[in-house]
Amino acid sequence: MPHKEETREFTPDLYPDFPEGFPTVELQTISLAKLLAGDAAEQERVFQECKGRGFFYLELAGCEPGEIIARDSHTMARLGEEFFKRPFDEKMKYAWSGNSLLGYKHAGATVTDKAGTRDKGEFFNIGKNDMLAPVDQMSRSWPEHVVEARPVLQAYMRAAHGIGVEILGILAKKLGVDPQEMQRRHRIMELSDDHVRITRGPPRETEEMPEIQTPSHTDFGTVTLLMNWLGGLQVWSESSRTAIVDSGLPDVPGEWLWVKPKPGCAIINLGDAAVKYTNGVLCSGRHRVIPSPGAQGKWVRYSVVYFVRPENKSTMEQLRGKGIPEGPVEENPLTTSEWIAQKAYGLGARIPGKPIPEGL
Ligand SMILES: O=C(O)CCC(=O)C(=O)O
Ligand SMILES: [Fe+2]
Repeated sequence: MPHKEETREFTPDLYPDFPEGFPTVELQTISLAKLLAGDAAEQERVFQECKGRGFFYLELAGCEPGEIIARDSHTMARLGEEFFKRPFDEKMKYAWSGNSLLGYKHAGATVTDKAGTRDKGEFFNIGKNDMLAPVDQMSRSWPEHVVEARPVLQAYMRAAHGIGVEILGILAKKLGVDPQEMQRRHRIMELSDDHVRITRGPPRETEEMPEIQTPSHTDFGTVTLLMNWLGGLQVWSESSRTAIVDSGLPDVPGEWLWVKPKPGCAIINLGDAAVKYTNGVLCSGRHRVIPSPGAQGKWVRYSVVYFVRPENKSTMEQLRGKGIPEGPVEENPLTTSEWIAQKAYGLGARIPGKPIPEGL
């Protein structure tokens, strides 16, 4: 009997190129293999990009962690696909609850503007500590296919976390900060909000209307490693450097620029914790996701994100080093969990039914 063809949504071999004629951002391409080999010029480029826009391409070939990310990001997307195709009620058994970001976020869970327009993106967030813990010590239940995939998830999380910590170590050295201090805030086995997020966004509905899949935001954590295969990600042309609780909308004039996916590369961006740690020396770029323009927009869009976040119990006070302006000594610095809860509360204005503050 012929094998029944499975219908697949994640089909990167079939995607057309990103179309010409749209405003795109020029990001630098930095080689992970060179960074791991201690190449001083490449390390300097990382530093410059992180002080600048806070976004760059990371070329993955030629080293083991890079090759794990390049290869297994496809497996991650498939884990998401396998989940997203289930009936809504089934998916909602794994819905976000309480303060935890882990599990399923349905499309339309947030509002994207004052008129109350809902977002179009679905997320499935798989927690690092649950995947690294013994199977009987996970904090919540996970679909069977996710539990079965624990070995590949573990390898992916270790590779992505390791890349993030490598980048943070380079930045610490450049800033005259004790690299051990940066590492102490990011030990892999300690509890943190690190997770693999698989996102799914439906095709573009109209040519002119940008349906928002993920509204404008900056990431909360320290480093984000993103794999995507279709356009859709946009960065705000100007970035502010305030790690404040904000409404989630651009606070400096500018325009949205497309980020073209680059084969063989991850996209690295810094999050607000990196800004807070460095008193604004490093930059966390504002971004959002809408369907790609042109022919790419006809496809369902998947992305695979790994968020490196500080350990829950570590405190968020600024790091001290010759490259960081001295801020006031914080008497009772917030823990990461408290700080993230505060930021999430700011974005809580996006939850349907909650009043949207002025300015949003
Ligand atoms: O899907 C993408 O390209 C980016 C997703 C993102 O920014 C996020 O989940 O924080
Ligand atoms: Fe993001």
